[in-house]
Amino acid sequence: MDTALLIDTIRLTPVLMADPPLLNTQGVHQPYTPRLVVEVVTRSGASGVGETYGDGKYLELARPLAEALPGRSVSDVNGLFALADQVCGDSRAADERVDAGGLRGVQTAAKLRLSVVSAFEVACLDALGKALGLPVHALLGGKVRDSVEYSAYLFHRWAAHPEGGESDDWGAALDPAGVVAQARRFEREHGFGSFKLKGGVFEPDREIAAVLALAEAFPGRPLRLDPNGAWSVETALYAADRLEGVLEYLEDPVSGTGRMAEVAAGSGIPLATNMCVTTFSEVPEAFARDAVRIVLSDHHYWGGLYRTRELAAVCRTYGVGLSMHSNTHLGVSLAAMTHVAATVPGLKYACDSHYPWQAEDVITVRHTFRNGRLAVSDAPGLGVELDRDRLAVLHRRWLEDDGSMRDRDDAAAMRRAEPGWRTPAVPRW
Ligand SMILES: O=C([O-])C(=O)C[C@H](O)[C@@H](O)C(=O)[O-]
Ligand SMILES: [Mg+2]
Repeated sequence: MDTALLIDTIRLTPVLMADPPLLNTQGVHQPYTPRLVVEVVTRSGASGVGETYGDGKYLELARPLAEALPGRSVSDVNGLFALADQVCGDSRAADERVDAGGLRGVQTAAKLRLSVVSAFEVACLDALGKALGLPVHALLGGKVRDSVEYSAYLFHRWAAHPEGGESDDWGAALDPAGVVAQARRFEREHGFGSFKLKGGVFEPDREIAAVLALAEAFPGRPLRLDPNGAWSVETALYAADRLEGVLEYLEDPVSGTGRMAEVAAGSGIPLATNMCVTTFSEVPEAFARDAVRIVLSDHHYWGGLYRTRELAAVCRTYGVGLSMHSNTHLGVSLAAMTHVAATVPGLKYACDSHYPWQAEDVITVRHTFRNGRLAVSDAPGLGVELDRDRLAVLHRRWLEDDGSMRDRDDAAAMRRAEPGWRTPAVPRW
């Protein structure tokens, strides 16, 4: 065995990264969001980095996995899954119900483990790529495109957090004109050609009006609306009727595969999801019932980059499209998404990314979108380098936090502005 590839050291660094006051159906983003940065270093000194969700329930699983890994090879990515099953145990958070945050789909023990494994998998591939002098996309079989298209991720938002947080110059966007102004700036600064609006925040007619305003401002451009499951079937069918021919797809208008299937059967608009299909076990029912036309993969939920390619093969087999979901993330995960997206044949929908909202990062050179696309790196590994000073700053923020930001809770953040706020029951409209 080549001992050079054996893992010598693992470092777990939880961080809090600044996040603007973006609104969704649960509430509003906290001023700071937790992420976990995972580093592996091999005996020969090759290092790799990965990233995943950083709430306590993920950290709790990452620690035993980190302890068990030294001595194993960074090339043994398949072995990570069995090892995680063996050492991580079931998180106390796993309850087989929808994630407490409500926006990440089911929260099973297996999915929580996979979300943790994904960061270790990416870190191992980064280190392996550096050791072999190969980019991560080559370890996945090779890129089939040189750049990956992303869409602008538009949010209704406040100008500032009610308490604390970093400031920015975006201002508020609380009506169709504000949404269009935001989209124009995204286009100007990053060249995005397609636009997704986060919905489920205001009454459906107000959000439909925002989409129609976008269609008028950007004729012919792909548009999406994502109410995160907040609507009833009736409301979704009404919106689908108003937006047929305007939307490229409607994302999670309702909660659950059954309701998605009803909406799909009653409207001509393709439905996409990152909520009712987030694990392989949810695929058969959703595909058999024609509930979704596009699956938005999040490589964290699905267990990493190889598993994302497996999902892509399943989707291809059933004629279902694949694109990528995003949550608040750093540049490490954006690099990982870009590598895997570069290897997936027939990726015809622009991927989501929150990255333009993230002013803070832990890599030395920020990613730059050109014409809404990211170039696929051919440098060894992921092609990013950790900025240790920035990592230390964001980690210090996590250490100094009183615990209120360490678990993302958009409803709790909303209560700072509206003390009586409760996570809305679904369907909300
Ligand atoms: O497409 C999605 O559903 C998301 O990106 C989920 C996120 O949590 C989003 O709603 C957000 O960041 O507020
Ligand atoms: Mg979504």
